[in-house]
Amino acid sequence: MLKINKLNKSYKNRKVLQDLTLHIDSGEIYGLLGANGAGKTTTINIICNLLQADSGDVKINNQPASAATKKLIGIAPQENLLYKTLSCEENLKFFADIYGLDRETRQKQVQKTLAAVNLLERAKSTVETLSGGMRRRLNIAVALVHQPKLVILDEPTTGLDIEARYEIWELIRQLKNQGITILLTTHLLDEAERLCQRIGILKNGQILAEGSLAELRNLIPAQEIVVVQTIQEQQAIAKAKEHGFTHRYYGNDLAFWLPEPLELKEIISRFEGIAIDSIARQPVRLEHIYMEVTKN
Ligand SMILES: Nc1ncnc2c1ncn2[C@@H]1O[C@H](COP(=O)(O)OP(=O)(O)OP(=O)(O)O)[C@@H](O)[C@H]1O
Repeated sequence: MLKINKLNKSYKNRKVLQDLTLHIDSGEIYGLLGANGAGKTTTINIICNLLQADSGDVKINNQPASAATKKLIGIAPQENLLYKTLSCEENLKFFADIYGLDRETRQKQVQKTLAAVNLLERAKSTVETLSGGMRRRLNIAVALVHQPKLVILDEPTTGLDIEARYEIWELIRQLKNQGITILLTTHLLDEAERLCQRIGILKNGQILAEGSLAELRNLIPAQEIVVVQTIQEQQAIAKAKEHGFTHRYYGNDLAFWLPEPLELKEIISRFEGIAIDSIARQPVRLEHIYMEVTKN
């Protein structure tokens, strides 16, 4: 559905995208992860033909990105595009017009899209009277109203409370079930873990790692992560090293990678002689992989 090959982009002398290559299959949710400034928005703008790359190419449904492919794409940008004094329905009509939908299709699509984002009951409410979560759902509706094949959701849940987030996640799953291909950018690793079939980790305009969560897990030779609280951190690290446990700090948490599955009592026995306050076991998560891949 989307093929990006060796994309390069610089602003003045600053390279923002470096040979960026990524492919998204039809019907999948692809998560593009990256810190602020990694190049996510630049990539999106090139896909949407709003910005020209210096070199490389982008194909959507086998067609080079151009004015003609714009209709295949729906974008919900980070900042809501909505007109506050217009109602939900009026906002959608406005964007449906921009996409050139005829009157009959527009009417049908506005109602269908409002239903899809669960805002049918608020069709006549102005945007300024909606909650943050509702506004974000309407912003996604704008991306859907012209029935695109590829939907780009740029940080769709940033700043929302957990219930509003759950609603958006459910909406994204429904879109996938309808066969829509989704490119999702996010800083939220748990969001990517929950929703995405494949994930690309972007840093300085390059994809450093890509794959399903299971494939990405293979990048760390750990079966499990163990977070240890102790006042004898250096002694614990030395002791763990004797047993082949690699250590890492995740924030202030001292953690060890277990190279093989172990019973709790076996883990405890590896730290014999160290004053341990607590041991918490965790599966290997995207957070651990992300930190490893982006650390240099
Ligand atoms: N018009 C511009 N002129 C100069 N530099 C720019 C321009 N747009 C973006 N940049 C720079 O390009 C780099 C990538 O920016 P981009 O917005 O693509 O990152 P991002 O991954 O989307 O970040 P964020 O998560 O903060 O939105 C940043 O260093 C940014 O400062």
